Amino acid sequence: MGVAVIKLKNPPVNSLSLEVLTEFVISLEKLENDKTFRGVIVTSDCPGIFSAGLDLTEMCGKSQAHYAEYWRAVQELWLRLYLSNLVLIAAINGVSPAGGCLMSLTCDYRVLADNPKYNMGLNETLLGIVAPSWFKDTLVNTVGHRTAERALQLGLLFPPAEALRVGMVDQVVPEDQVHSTALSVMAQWLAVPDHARQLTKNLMRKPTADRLVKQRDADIQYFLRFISRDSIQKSLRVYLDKLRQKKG
Ligand SMILES: CCCCC/C=C\CCCC/C=C/C(=O)SCCNC(=O)CCNC(=O)[C@H](O)C(C)(C)COP(=O)(O)OP(=O)(O)OC[C@H]1O[C@@H](n2cnc3c(N)ncnc32)[C@H](O)[C@@H]1OP(=O)(O)O
Repeated sequence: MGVAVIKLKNPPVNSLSLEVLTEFVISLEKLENDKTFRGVIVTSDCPGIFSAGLDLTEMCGKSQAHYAEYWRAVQELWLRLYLSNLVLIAAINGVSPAGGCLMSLTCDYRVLADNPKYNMGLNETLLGIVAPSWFKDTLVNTVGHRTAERALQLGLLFPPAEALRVGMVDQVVPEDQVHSTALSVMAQWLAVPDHARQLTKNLMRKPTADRLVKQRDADIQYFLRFISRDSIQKSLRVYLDKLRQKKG
């Protein structure tokens, strides 16, 4: 039925490095241009981890030019996924904080494995950083304003039952059924004529995407100013050190 699977593979935690973002956009573009494909299942090849989100090492101790290139790549992937003409289904087979969660929120449907460790949410505030307005918009469009407001301020990571309750995911299923469920949901979405579904998706999503498109460069400048602050760099270093020391 013309369904591709994109399996994220950047061990150990599928962080969204510049390289991963770039390759993801290229793969998606190829699938968009190949008319034999109508749908994509986005999943992970790293056991227990869907994606650890944006790669913190790309946002810490690097040059301004690097930050700008990185942020443009983050914007690009979000825009491509959010406005994709393909049916995108996230088969979430692991934990998905921050950018990992955002990536799944750009999909048309989310199936999450029922494992209490597989938390998801936009936890940026817990790192001492702030989810940009388009991250916030994506969450609001999924779970509504009040739930998003509380989740964003508190940096909440929702376990599966809670994620389902607030509407962050559409289905929670046993871990060994995530892929088969994604496939049967895909069949249902592909039964709808493409042109009607695509126009409807565009109608729903374009106003949100346009807000970023209209101010992409300003958004990059804002990111540069924010990420270059000493206090933010310090927060990120402390957070990364904590992650590294966990093992020791
Ligand atoms: C109003 C205007 C605002 C403007 C704002 C502008 C900008 C700021 C916005 C930026 C938005 C940010 C979005 C993000 O996505 S930030 C990333 C958030 N991610 C996380 O908080 C997850 C952190 N990771 C974990 O919690 C865990 O690693 C785990 C995913 C649960 C997996 O746990 P485990 O299997 O135990 O693995 P380890 O913790 O031992 O990690 C293995 C190695 O991987 C490194 N790691 C982990 N996460 C990341 C990451 N996101 N980026 C880079 N590296 C990561 C970890 O340090 C370990 O490294 P090591 O082997 O060298 O020790």
